[in-house]
Amino acid sequence: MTGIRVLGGEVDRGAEILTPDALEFVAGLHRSFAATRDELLALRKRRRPLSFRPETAHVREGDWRVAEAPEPLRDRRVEITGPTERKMAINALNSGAKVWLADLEDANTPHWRNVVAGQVNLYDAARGTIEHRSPEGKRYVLGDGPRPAIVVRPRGWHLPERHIEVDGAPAVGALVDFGLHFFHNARLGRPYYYLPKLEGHREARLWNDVFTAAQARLGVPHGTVRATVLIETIPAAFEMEEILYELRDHASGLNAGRWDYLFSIIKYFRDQGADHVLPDRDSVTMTAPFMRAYTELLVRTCHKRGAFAMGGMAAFIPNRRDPEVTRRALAKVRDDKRREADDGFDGSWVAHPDLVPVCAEVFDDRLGDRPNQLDVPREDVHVTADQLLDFASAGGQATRAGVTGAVDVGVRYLMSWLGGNGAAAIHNLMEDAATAEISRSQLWQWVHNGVVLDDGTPVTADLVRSLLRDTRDRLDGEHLDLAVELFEQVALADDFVDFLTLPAYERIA
Ligand SMILES: CC(=O)SCCNC(=O)CCNC(=O)[C@H](O)C(C)(C)COP(=O)(O)OP(=O)(O)OC[C@H]1O[C@@H](n2cnc3c(N)ncnc32)[C@H](O)[C@@H]1OP(=O)(O)O
Ligand SMILES: O=CC(=O)O
Ligand SMILES: [Mg+2]
Repeated sequence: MTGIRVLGGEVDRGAEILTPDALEFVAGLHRSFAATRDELLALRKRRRPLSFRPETAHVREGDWRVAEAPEPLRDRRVEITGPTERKMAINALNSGAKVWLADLEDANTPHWRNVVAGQVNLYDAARGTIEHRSPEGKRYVLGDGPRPAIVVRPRGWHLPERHIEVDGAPAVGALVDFGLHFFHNARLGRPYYYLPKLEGHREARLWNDVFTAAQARLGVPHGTVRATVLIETIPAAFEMEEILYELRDHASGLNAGRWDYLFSIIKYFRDQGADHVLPDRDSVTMTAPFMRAYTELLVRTCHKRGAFAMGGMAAFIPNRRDPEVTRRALAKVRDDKRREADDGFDGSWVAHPDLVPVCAEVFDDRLGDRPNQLDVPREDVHVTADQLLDFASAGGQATRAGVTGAVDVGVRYLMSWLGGNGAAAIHNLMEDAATAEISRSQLWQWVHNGVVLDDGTPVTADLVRSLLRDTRDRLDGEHLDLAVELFEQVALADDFVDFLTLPAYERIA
C-alpha cells in the first residue's frame, strides 16, 4: 500500500471494506483520473455563454443508441431514494420500489463513519444479508417480495475524501465511493450508478473512462456498468445528447434533478442582473415554461437514443402522525408524477416508502403492460436555447416569507447535515443538500442584484444577518452556532462558494 494512508478512525466492520486490495484499487483509479478531474473542475469556473455547441453537432445529428437496458433496469417506474443508513436501506429494499437509489450524495453527510458504514450496508444489501436491530429492539430483515435494483449515487466530482490520502493528496470523493462499491460488488453483477452534478460531456467521458478502467482491472466485462446521469446543471441541459453519447456503452438514462438544476441556474447567473434572478423557491414549479422546456427536452433526447427518462423529486413528505399533511403530500406527489408520466417519463423518484404506491399507481395507469415508454418518441418536442434560458417565465416574486424561510430552512438543514443526517423533513418538505443550496444561493443572488421584496424592503447582507440572529435566538440544538456561521459564509461571502458542502466538509473532516 505504498502512498496510501487511511486517516479516518475505526468504523464497525470497516476493515472488511478498507482491505489493502480495495484501497489499492481506489488509489489506482485516483492516480489515473484525479488530474483530469482537477482540470475539468477548473474549466467549470469559465462560465461560457450557453448554447447547443456547434462543434458537437455531429453527435446530435448522428445515428446511435445507448446500450440496451439489462433486465433489472427495464422497469424503473418507481425509484425510492435515500441515504445508506442501515435501517433506511432495509426499509428501501422492502418498499416495493423497482429501484433503490442508494445515496452517497445529496442525502448524505460524508462523515467518515457514514462513508464507511454506507459501504458496509451496500455490501450486505448486495448479498441479501442485511439485518438490523434498532435501539428500541425492533428487528429489520429483508422481506420475501421482489427487491429493487440497487443504483448507487457516488459524490459529485467536486468533493474530496480527506480520510484517504493517495500520494499525499486527499482522494477524489467520487472515486472512493464508486471504487469501494465497485471493488466489492461488481463481480456479483449489477454495478449500477447514478452520476450527479455533471456540467458537460467531458465530465461524462471521464466517468466512462473510469468505468472502462475499473471493469478491465477487475476482469468484469466491458459494458456491465450502467449509469444514469442526472441532468441537474444548466450547462448539462445543453449537452444531454453528448453526455449519453460519451457513456453510450454504459448509459442507462437521464434524470431530471430539478433541485440542483435550480441551484445551478442561480449559481451560473448569480451576477448577471435582474433578468436572471429567480423568485421565491415555492413559486418556481415544474410547470414554469423554462422547467417544462428542460424536462420535455430530456424525455425527447432519451427516447431518441433508447435511454430511460427518469423523473425527479417532489419534496412533499407524508407524516404518519398527521393525516392532513399526508393527504396533501399524496395529492401533490400524485399530480407531479401524473405530469411526468403523461410527458413520457419512464418512471420517477419518491423520497419516502409511503409514496411508493402513489407513484406506482400513476405509472401503472400510464404504462399498462409495458415496462417503460421508450416507445413514445416525443418527436413533437422542439426546444430552443432561449426557452431553456427564459427564467422570467417563472413569474413570481421575492417575498419577505421567502427570505425568512430560506434562512430558517438553511440553518435547520445545516444543523442536520453537521449531525450526520444529510436529508431531513423540515416543515413537511424533504430538504437535502440540493434544496439547501437553493436557499443560500438565492439569498446571495438577491443581495448582489439589488432585489426588493414584495413589502418594499431591499435584500441586503444586513437584512440576512439580522434574520440569522433571529433564527439563532429562536432555534435550539446541537451544531446551531456552526450552522449559522456556515450559512452566513455560503449566503453572503463576496466570492461565491461553489458548493456549501465544501466549507461544511472542512468542518467535519
Ligand atoms: C434533490 C434530491 O437529490 S432528492 C434525493 C435525495 N434525498 C433523499 O433521498 C431523501 C430521502 N428521504 C428521507 O431521507 C426521509 O424520508 C426524510 C428525512 C425526508 C424523512 O424521514 P423521517 O422523518 O424519518 O420520516 P418518517 O418518520 O415518516 O419515516 C417513517 C419510516 O419510513 C422510513 N423512511 C423514510 N424515508 C425513507 C427512505 N427514503 N428510504 C427508506 N426508508 C425511509 C423511516 O426510516 C421510518 O422507518 P421506521 O418506521 O422503520 O422507523
Ligand atoms: O438530485 C436531484 C436533485 O433534484 O438535485
Ligand atoms: Mg441533486
